[in-house]
Amino acid sequence: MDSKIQVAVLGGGSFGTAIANIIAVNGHRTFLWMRDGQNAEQCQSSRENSKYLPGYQLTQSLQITADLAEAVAGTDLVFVSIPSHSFRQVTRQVRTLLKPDAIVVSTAKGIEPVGFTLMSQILEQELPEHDIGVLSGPNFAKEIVAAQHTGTVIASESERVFDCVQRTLRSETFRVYANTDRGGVELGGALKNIYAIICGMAAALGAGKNTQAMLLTRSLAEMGRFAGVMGANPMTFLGLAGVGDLILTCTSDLSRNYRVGYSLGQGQPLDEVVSGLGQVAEGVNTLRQVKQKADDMGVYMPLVSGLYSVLFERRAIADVVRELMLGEQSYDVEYIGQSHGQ
Ligand SMILES: NC(=O)C1=CN([C@@H]2O[C@H](COP(=O)(O)OP(=O)(O)OC[C@H]3O[C@@H](n4cnc5c(N)ncnc54)[C@H](OP(=O)(O)O)[C@@H]3O)[C@@H](O)[C@H]2O)C=CC1
Ligand SMILES: O=C(CO)COP(=O)(O)O
Repeated sequence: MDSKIQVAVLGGGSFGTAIANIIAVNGHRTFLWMRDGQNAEQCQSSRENSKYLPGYQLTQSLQITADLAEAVAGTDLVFVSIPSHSFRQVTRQVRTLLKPDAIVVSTAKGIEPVGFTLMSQILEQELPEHDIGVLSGPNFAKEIVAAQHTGTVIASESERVFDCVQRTLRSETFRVYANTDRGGVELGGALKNIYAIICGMAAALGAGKNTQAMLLTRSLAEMGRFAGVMGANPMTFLGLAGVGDLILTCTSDLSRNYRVGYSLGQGQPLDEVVSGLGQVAEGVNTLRQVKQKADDMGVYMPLVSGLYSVLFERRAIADVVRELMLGEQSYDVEYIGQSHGQ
């Protein structure tokens, strides 16, 4: 029953490295592909990804390569762990290299600007013949490689994908839940980055626990409202890929998006903060796309609008906060609403 398969992880950043390492530890033949040949050689010989996960020992059996064909040839399961800005380009590169029955899973938490395209929609477009899925949840790479107990979600329409991903990733420290609401799970991972920026900003400005609790709860309301209009199941936001990931990234400076917000709250300019990070913080671009989409669809998203006006319209944070606090007072849980809640 415990048959070993061949797995490739595309993207040698922090998450790709972490996920590849647990799969290799689980005994599957695992390739980690990174585009930079020198980096790949250095990681392969030193057993450490010193650029993205310094100080963490990678398991001996993990094979690290810059040769894409070598990484994916004969592979049963491929994780695409490339930031959203380059996700399509890399997916296209593997199209002719994959086995016809290979399963392909996105781990990226962003949105392509053109047509508001989710990463799994890119997989559908570029690899239409393959079964696909999305992996998302409260999953800091650094804690995964440190063997902290972690839960995640595999979202797909396919039982075959659930079965394969759950069997491959499951370990004493890593647990994988299934969800059929692919769009909801994927939107959860992308949207929470926006609110992590807001929460980081609030922390830098000295926000207390009352403020933090209100921000988290209203963020969840906004995410669920937006995703519901997009066709997702709002109940998905009660799961690990929704409220789980929101809590994680909105309360920890291990989150790059939270750190972006913190630096902005301290008064640093956006371009300096982003260029100084050295890693991807998807929330800045996601904010642009979600603001546009929410405006187009007429979805009320005061936190998104407020952050957008601070980041891109140079409005003062204090003015935006005052406006948010004095804005129209509405219902706590909108699914209960006026008629059912009293
Ligand atoms: N880190 C985390 O805890 C988690 C991250 N994620 C998500 O996973 C995705 C990847 O994030 P993460 O690993 O953290 O990102 P990092 O910033 O740590 O690394 C990005 C990686 O992508 C590579 N890359 C960028 N562009 C290209 C390209 N055109 N071709 C090939 N490789 C490319 C980079 O290579 P190079 O070094 O050569 O530039 C680098 O290896 C993001 O969407 C993120 O939101 C999801 C869960 C947790
Ligand atoms: O998505 C993440 C953890 O689940 C990582 O968040 P950041 O990209 O903000 O670091």
